[in-house]
Amino acid sequence: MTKEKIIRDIYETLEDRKNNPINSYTSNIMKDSKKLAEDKILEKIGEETAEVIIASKNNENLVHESADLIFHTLLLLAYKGISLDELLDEFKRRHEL
Ligand SMILES: N=c1c2ncn([C@@H]3O[C@H](COP(=O)(O)OP(=O)(O)OP(=O)(O)O)[C@@H](O)[C@H]3O)c2ncn1[C@@H]1O[C@H](COP(=O)(O)O)[C@@H](O)[C@H]1O
Repeated sequence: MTKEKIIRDIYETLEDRKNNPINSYTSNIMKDSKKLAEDKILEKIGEETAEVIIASKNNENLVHESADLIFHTLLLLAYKGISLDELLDEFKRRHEL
């Protein structure tokens, strides 16, 4: 797995965990009732955001905490049925301005 492909591969795994649930962290969150699943993911994003702020201020674990935040943001997008291309297109559009 090349580094360039890793986000797409993780995203495909998240979409698969949603569509073909197994007993795993991401499947179990997304299997909850619609409202609860979204709330749980949003709660994680809130926690991870706070952890990124603390990590940055303390100059400690910033990469680890950033990965957690980005991962849970990707989980939210996958859960909401948004394709990775939609996100990448948004970044591309801004970069080309
Ligand atoms: N990248 C991740 C990933 N990052 C974090 N987590 C999980 O998110 C959960 C909550 O994270 P926390 O930060 O709260 O964990 P914590 O250890 O309490 O807190 P920290 O102090 O470590 O920040 C933990 O159970 C982590 O294992 C992840 N779980 C899954 N993935 C990816 O998602 C794919 C599907 O995962 P599964 O559903 O487990 O198959 C995997 O193949 C991975 O690529």
